[in-house]
Parts: sequence; structure tokens; C-alpha cells
Amino acid sequence: MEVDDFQSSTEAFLSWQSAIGVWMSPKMALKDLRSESRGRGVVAIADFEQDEVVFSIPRSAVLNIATALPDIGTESSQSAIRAMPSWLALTALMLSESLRKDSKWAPYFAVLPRELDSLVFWSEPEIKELQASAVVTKIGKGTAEEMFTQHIAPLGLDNYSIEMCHRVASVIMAYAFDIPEEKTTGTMDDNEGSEGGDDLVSDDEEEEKTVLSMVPLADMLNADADRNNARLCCDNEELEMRTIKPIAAGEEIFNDYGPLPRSDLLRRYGYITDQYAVYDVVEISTESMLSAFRTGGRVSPNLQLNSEDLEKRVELTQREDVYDQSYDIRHAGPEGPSIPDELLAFLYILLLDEENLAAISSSQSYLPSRSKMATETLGQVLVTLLRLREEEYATTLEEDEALLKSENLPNRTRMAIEVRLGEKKVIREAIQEASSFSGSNKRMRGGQNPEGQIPGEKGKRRSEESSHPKKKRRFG
Ligand SMILES: C[S@@+](CC[C@H](N)C(=O)[O-])C[C@H]1O[C@@H](n2cnc3c(N)ncnc32)[C@H](O)[C@@H]1O
Repeated sequence: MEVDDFQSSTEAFLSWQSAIGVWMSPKMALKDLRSESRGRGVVAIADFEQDEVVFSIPRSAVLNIATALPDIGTESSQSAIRAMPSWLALTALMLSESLRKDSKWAPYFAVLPRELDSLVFWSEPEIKELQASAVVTKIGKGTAEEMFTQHIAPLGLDNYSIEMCHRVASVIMAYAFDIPEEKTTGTMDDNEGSEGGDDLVSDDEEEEKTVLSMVPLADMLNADADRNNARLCCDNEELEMRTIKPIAAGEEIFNDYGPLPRSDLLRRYGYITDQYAVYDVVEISTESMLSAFRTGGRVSPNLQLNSEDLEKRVELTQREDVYDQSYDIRHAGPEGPSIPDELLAFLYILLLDEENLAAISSSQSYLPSRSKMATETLGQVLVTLLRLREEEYATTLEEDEALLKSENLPNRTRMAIEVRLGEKKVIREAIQEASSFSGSNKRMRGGQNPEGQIPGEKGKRRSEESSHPKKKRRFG
């Protein structure tokens, strides 16, 4: 789009917003931020105080099934759309609406991006640059295409194509909000959309009904984990973008997408920034850990297990509710350590000697506190497992750091390197944490002091010893 087109479509969009009842503070402006690679963004042109309204949007100016479906197609296509999962229904709705010559939403569609860098648009070689990042398994392109074919193709829309569906669905993923249905209360803190994830933050104890919606203007805010200074509030009949801290003239007004690792930021929104590095995550798959424990695997031979023993112990991890398909390793912070309690408990059960395993199996004793599970042996095994995980990436952390110094890297390659490098940093941090484990090995198979059973240690009362690990997982 030419500069003039960009400017004129921004102006047409803003006039249309006023015409459909959106109130905008004279202290805000919609700015061209392409020179900073952020498309359009909302900026303060005068000082805002905390909790001031930046703009307010009547519900009739929000695009969703309730506001737009009655105007399109036949009754049967309307009921077909209603029956679809919310992200697919909104995709069908936007495709249908964009075919209408007199569409009320045309000035809005004109400012939505034609292309994004979300992972669904990456070529195979580009995806390969993400190496062993678990995000590669979460792109869901094939599944989305099956759904387009199954649900949207039968509507017979003139503009239907798989590529078009991806374009619209990706805009929804990056731009849509789940908003509470009218007459309920709540506060939005990020735009989350297409995967049925209702990331609504609300004071209300009751479960709220939300509707996936495109909220023009609210979706013109860019996001920043550190500089988040505004939030979409749905407490009143109109939706209001309110400041959550004072904003000085000249500052950009930012939303937040929540604690997303950069891999997910890339998958959903097609960009990354350093501010989200703190949320980077590495998944370690349970299957890969179990194969390291199998006879001939990579943990030390005296800790390997035959299939029967392994199965028995895995069943116990399931009974103790510490079994997962994979475990998230992250940067240590106020939320907790790098290595989650569930992973410690899982490995602890695989490493327990027969006597203590039998005691837990028969509920004579319980999983101990984290510090007791963090034994030296477990730490060493974890270091081995983490090194194996690191080896799954085709390059090392140091090689990635060197690569990032090269100029003229294509943008997608650079973003992929940053994501995989961030994950390797998480692994290194977890290796450090595991190396510091110093709990006694007395209950471990192959422990250094297997004879050192303390009298009366077995069968302690729950109140003295148990600190059953709690699920702390934060990401889907
Ligand atoms: C909700 S829209 C924000 C408005 C968008 N800038 C526009 O011009 O339409 C989300 C998209 O904006 C871009 N974006 C948001 N925050 C960003 C940031 N901090 N840096 C770069 N791009 C950002 C990404 O392309 C993302 O998919």
C-alpha cells in the first residue's frame, strides 16, 4: 500500500468510527508506525491520567456473530455458521461480510493487514529454522485446513480459498478479543482469539459467557509486556479502553498479550520482542525422558529400568497426578523455579529405591517436599536429560549468538534464531538449577548411601512430610 493509501485509509477508518458512535479522546491519535515495524498504533498526543478513557465503543460497533450475522447469507448459512467453533464462525462471517458491496465494515477491513508473519505462513525451510522448538508441533495448519474444507467450503462463498481462510483466521488470531456478553462485567487484558482460549480476566467468580469479536480501534493497539499502560474494560454497556497508569504525551498506548513465550508470540502474532523473553519456555517430552531410562538408554546404566518396572513407576506417577505428556521448563522468577515440581516428582518416582517406592505405592508414605525430592542423583539425571534436549537443536547456543551478529538475516530467520536461542538459554539455566540439587540420595536407586535408612523415616504422617506438588502450569 502506498503511503497516501495508508494515510487515507486511516482517516477513512477514523471518520467511520465516529460515524458509528465510537468516542475518541482528543488526546489520542492513530499513528503510522511502519518505520518502527509496528504498522499502525495508538499514541497519546497529550497527557493521560491513570484510569482515563482513551476511547469507548458501543457494542453495535463490534463485529461478531450477534452484530453481523443477521445481515448476511441465507437462514441455512447463518445456522451453519452459528454451529461452527467460534474462530471458524468469525472467519466465515468476515469472508461473507467482505463480499458485500455495501458492507458497513468496509473501512475497517481496509485497515486490516493483508499479510502477517504468523507461523502458519512460514515455508518449510523457514519453519526448520525453529529447530527443536515445540512450537513447530503447534502451528496446526493441516487441522485448520481440514476445518476450512469441512465447514467453510460448503457455504459456497465466491472468495473462498484455503489461502483466504488462513489470512482471515490469522487476523482473527492476532486481533480478536473474547468479550463478555452484554450485561455481564469483566476486564479484558489481552487479545486472545482463535483457539477457543477464553483468556478473560474477571473479578467475577461466576463463569462468564464470552463472544469472540473483532473490536475495531481496540485492536489498533500494539502490545508490550513491560510498557502495558491500557486495558479494554467491559464493565459498562460500552467497551472502554482505559489507561492503567499515567501516559505522557508522545508515548504509545500499549495492550498486553499476557505471559506468552516468544515462540507463541511468533505463532499467534507473527512478531517477537525482547520484553517477552522472560516468558520463554522449553518443553521436555515425557516419552524422550522414558526412552533415556529404558535399558540401553542415556541415563547411567545402574539407573536404567526394564519395561515392566518402568510401566509400574509411570502408573504411580499417574496416580500421584504428576504425570504429563511433557513438562514446561522456564526462567526462574517470582512464579517459581525453572524446573517444575511435577517434573521433579515424576523423576523422583522413577529413581526411588524399591523399598521407598513400595511405601508410596501402598500409601504408607507420601511424596516429600521439593527440597527432599531434589536429590543429587535426580539432579544429575536431569542434567543428562536436559543436555539431550539441548542436543535436539541443530545448532548450539553459542553458534546462534554468533549467527545473530550477521547482517542481512531475513526477518523470519532472525526471529526463529532468537526463539530457539531463548529456549537454549532456558535449558542452560535449568541445567544450572539441576546441578545445584544436593538432597540426600538415601532413597534413590543406586544412591550413594543406600544403607543410610533413618529409623522411623518410613511411613511418616502426612502432616510432617507431605507437600504434594500443585499444578502450576500457566500455558496451554
Ligand atoms: C492487534 S494488532 C495491532 C495493530 C497493528 N499494528 C496494525 O497496524 O494493524 C496486532 C499486530 O500488531 C503487530 N504488533 C503488535 N505489537 C507489536 C510490537 N510491540 N512490535 C511489533 N509489532 C507489533 C503484530 O503484527 C501483531 O500481529
